[in-house]
Amino acid sequence: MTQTLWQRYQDWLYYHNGLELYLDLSRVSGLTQELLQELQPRFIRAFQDMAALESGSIANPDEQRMVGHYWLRDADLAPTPDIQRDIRESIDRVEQFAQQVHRGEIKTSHGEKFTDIVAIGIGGSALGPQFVNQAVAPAQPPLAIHFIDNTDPAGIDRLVGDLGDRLHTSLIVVTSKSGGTPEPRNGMWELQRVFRQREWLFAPQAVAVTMAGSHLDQTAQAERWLARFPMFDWVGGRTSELATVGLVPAALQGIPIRELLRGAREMDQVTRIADVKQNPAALLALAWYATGQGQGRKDMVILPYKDSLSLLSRYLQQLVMESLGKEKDLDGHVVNQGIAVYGNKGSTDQHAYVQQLREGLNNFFATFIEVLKDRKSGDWEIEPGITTGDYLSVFLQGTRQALYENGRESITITIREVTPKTVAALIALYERAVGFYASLIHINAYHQPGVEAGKKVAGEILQLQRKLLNTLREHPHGLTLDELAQKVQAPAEIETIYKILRHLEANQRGVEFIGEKHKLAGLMVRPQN
Ligand SMILES: O=P(O)(O)OC[C@H]1O[C@](O)(CO)[C@@H](O)[C@@H]1O
Repeated sequence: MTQTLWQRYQDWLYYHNGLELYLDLSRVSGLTQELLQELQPRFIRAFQDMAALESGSIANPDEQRMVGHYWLRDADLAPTPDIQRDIRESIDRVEQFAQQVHRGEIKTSHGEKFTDIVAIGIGGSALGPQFVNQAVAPAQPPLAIHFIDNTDPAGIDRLVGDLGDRLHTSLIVVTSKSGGTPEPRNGMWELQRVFRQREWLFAPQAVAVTMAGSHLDQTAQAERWLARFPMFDWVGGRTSELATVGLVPAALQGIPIRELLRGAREMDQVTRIADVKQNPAALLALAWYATGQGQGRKDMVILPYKDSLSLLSRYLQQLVMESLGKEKDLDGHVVNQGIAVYGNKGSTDQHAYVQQLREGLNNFFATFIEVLKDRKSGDWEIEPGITTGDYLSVFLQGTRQALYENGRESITITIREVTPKTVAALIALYERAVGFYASLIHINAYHQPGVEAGKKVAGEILQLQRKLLNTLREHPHGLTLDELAQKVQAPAEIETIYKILRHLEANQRGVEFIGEKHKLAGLMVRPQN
């Protein structure tokens, strides 16, 4: 290593003493003192925006909402006494509920202790809990967690099959901020059906985590579910890991939730400092800006060298891409912003796609996540002077160096150990970095208008499917695709119609093709007998 690189390492290394966290930006070549100078006015603005957000301004103008996830870990900062009280009460209630479940004071309606959790949710209502579960759940948790994070019947059947009778001692935690998202609702209906078939009671085992008054909340109230926990309007789904969304499953698994909150709070304190060099989140945002020239030209490849952190990239995918992937800036100009995120874990990925990273398209920057502590105890040398963990450590160093030598940029975040505190600090670091970066590029990080478009089309296709099934029933001898499209008054939708029918036919759902399936021109369809 040359002397200048060593100097650059020292110049661009941030260290957080309490959290024992290092942020090394030395291998981001585009990162210079000049760039920092140039962006200084934008950073001043970003710090002001963040201060305004934290004091309760409408930081999400498109949805006219406050953005308050930072208050969750320091209730004193919340803008009104009511909000402060709501936060404290929600945390106390989560903790008490989990303790009562663990002690067996809250039991199933048939008098048994709860053994498992089936957590139903999607997006922000799943990714944080999944990441934290994998990172820091105890080896023998008081309750083991399982997830339904999709509307895939085969996935649900598999889980139900695997659980067997343990489903009868599972808490079913349905999490949906809006309380109206179809995927978790379907998961809930699927499980309710299983309970009905087995003549078990669902409500005494069910827990809702949702906004007060939502459809889910009303259902839970009407059906007298075991418990309801509030999600606050001012917490976005992708920043809800330290809200009830993440705290309920964490506490039930025996993860110390106060430690999670403490880790996030400690990180929040330093990411409030209005000086880029003293603020790790501002530094991270600056590095992202430097790699992609503020236009997201480079993808973010997340490479944690620790199995327990392998879901970090999936978690960050939503946090970064749903926040930054925006068509328009805050003034309504088309900007098509975003940063693509992917990754799994090192050194595993070295045997998958690192080849392309080193030699192929130079359209990314890597983020190495390094954990200094190799294992809890019982280390041994596989070769004289060398452990398995040494291999992991040098593979990280080797890949970082090999990438740099070939003009590929990287960031390295180092923590001492994977603990509830450091994991929450990482979450808080990225939450804030996303907020700063959004200010730098002048976009709203807190809405997701693009997600709605696909949902709307899906709803229209379901409508069309209902129409098709009704129309087909009236034509037992069959129709061509064209005729059917005419009958449902959707000739322009013929491809969609064909795909609906193909799916129904594959599942023996009352539809039969006449003719050769691949010859679409003459293909006829009729109701199945
Ligand atoms: O918790 P909810 O309201 O079910 O939403 C789940 C996810 O759906 C989205 O609204 C859009 O995909 C995410 O932002 C959110 O995390």
